[in-house]
Amino acid sequence: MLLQKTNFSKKFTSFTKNFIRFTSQKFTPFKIAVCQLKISHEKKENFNKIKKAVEESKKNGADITVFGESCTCPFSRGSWLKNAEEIPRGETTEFFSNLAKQNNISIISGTFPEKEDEKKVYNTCCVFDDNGKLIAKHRKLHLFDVDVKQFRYHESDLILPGQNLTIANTQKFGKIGIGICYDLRFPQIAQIYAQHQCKLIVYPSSWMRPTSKHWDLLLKVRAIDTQCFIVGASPARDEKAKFVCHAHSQVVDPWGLVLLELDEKEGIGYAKIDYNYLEEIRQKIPVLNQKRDDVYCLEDLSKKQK
Ligand SMILES: NC(=O)CCC(=O)C(=O)O
Repeated sequence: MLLQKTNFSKKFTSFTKNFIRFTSQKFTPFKIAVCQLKISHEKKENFNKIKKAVEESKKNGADITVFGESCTCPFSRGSWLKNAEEIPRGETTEFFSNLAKQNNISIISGTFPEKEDEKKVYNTCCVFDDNGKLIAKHRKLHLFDVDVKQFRYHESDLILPGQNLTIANTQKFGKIGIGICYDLRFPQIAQIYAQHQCKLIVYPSSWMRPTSKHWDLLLKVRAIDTQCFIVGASPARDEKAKFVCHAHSQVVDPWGLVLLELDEKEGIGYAKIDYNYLEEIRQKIPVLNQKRDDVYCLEDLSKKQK
């Protein structure tokens, strides 16, 4: 019994120490570049644009760059099947990895089609550190199957849903939570990322125009209810494309204020991410510590009230 107690107390102490070390870890403020590019049908052309954008971001002092959903080929069935490739064996993984290493910059790749078989793919985002190492891979979890104002889209005809939440554990930026576009509508993911000490959540996206107001609101709401920095990175709008996106990439701070918003055109925007500011907000309004997980359930209500 005594032995058990000692073990428990040792375990508890080391857990507490780790927890304190982890939560009090200091990060230097850093610069994020959000690259909003017009997508061509030619993968090579997209690679060239992405390369130039990474080089420009680096020149302008960015520490990490982010791209939008479907950034290496247009969002269409034919194009996605044609361009699907394995990760990490495919040329796109190699391309981003080399780019990160050569420019000594971290990259959140946006998304591209990951091959499962001849008929099905995943909608996948990869995170590379500044040595070019692939440190995380997120497959879109919630598929965009909707019918809004003559706009019918059925992503699950082609795409398989991912099965895991993804946190990229980085040296310079701490833990980064990843979601893809429609995943933004599901607050559970962002809540779990915040509970696991993420301070930054990135959503490579290609949001549709009829729900553009939701895009603006959801980015702010996710920032406020997780007290994280939220990045929504989109391709530029192409009126001739099959899927015409809203664009308007944004970075929102943990208070819900927009630090950066692009318009519909191509461009690169920069935002400073300062976790000291985030900690101030988390101290002022400590919702993450005040959660009542013990009551967020109706099952036991009748028993409790007896
Ligand atoms: N690519 C997407 O998942 C689009 C999501 C979207 O536009 C929405 O309204 O939700």
